Amino acid sequence: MSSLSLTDVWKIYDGDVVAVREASFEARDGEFLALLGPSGCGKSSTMRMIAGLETISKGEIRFGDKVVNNLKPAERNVALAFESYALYSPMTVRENLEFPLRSRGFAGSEINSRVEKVVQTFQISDLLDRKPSGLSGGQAQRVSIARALIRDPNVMLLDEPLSHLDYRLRTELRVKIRRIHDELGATTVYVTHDQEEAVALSDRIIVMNHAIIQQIGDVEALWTTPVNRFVAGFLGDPAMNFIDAQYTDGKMETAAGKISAVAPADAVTRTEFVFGFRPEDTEVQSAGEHEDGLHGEVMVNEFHGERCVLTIKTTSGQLKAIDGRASPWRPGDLVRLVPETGKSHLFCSKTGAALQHGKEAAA
Ligand SMILES: Nc1ncnc2c1ncn2[C@@H]1O[C@H](COP(=O)(O)OP(=O)(O)OP(=O)(O)O)[C@@H](O)[C@H]1O
Repeated sequence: MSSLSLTDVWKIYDGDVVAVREASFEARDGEFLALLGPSGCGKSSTMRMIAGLETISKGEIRFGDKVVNNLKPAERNVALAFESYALYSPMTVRENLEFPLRSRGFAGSEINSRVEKVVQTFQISDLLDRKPSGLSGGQAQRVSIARALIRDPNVMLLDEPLSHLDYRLRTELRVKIRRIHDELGATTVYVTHDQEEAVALSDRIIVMNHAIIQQIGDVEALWTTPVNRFVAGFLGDPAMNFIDAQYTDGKMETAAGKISAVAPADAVTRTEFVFGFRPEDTEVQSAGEHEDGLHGEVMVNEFHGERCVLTIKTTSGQLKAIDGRASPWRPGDLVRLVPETGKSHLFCSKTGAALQHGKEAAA
């Protein structure tokens, strides 16, 4: 096993497409890292450079102390499971699973016991004699993960490995992936655009957007101290509410209403900013006579079992609030949203950077 580090790594395609810009991070020995971001942000390019499937335009990648920039994929001892499966088509599923072990000289009995184990784990015993062309997308994906995890790699790289599976199987298999990671102790990087998957699986999350790493941290850090509006909005479902606001006479004013005491007035040196608050940190009250709060009209109240999600139309745009399972509000009701100000966030209107006491937070 080994740690993995990237130092100022760039990927530039065709001379001018910057897919990854100055990426630097370290996965500690045995750590499970998720690389999270929207489509096209550069996640797969990062993974392919770590795997050795793409050249590195600039920068350095190390496994432990060793620079691997010029090593071929086979020399890096990485286990790969990519969304596109990449199974060997002339071979049966069994032969596909045995291949990485045979090519490393494992004994026959060891091969049999390892195949038996992954076949059980990934529920693919009835597929062993089929060729990849006879598998569904979800079945091929399970075989691909099983093949990646069958040996003892230095580093496991899993790129959207569960994307073709239904929700139930996805949640089941992610638990198994995490367990195998813990058993092997392998350093793992897991690419996903699904925040729920990243949160459930990983020790730390790297959030990427537009080729740039935005923030690296555990879930708690990303949740409570997002460095910018993108990170704040990417984690959480429903996402954080954002509204334009300004400070006047010690109160925060928005088009939808006033809120007192977001932060001491003298702490906010800017007059205009974006106010962010999470739906779960928002109290919903009857509009009443109170001046304080964000006023609006209930559009939808969705029942989600343990909670209800309200969509409220305001002059600052649509906002979301989470209420208890017995939420009384109905479409057309006039309500007042009172964000829990201790848990709210302020962002620069121009750059989106988080503001802390009027200053931009360090990334
Ligand atoms: N071989 C290539 N040649 C030119 N541009 C490429 C190539 N591969 C990727 N790109 C571009 O690089 C950027 C990042 O792509 P990448 O596949 O790394 O993103 P991603 O975050 O993995 O996206 P997705 O989640 O959709 O797979 C995109 O703009 C993409 O169009």
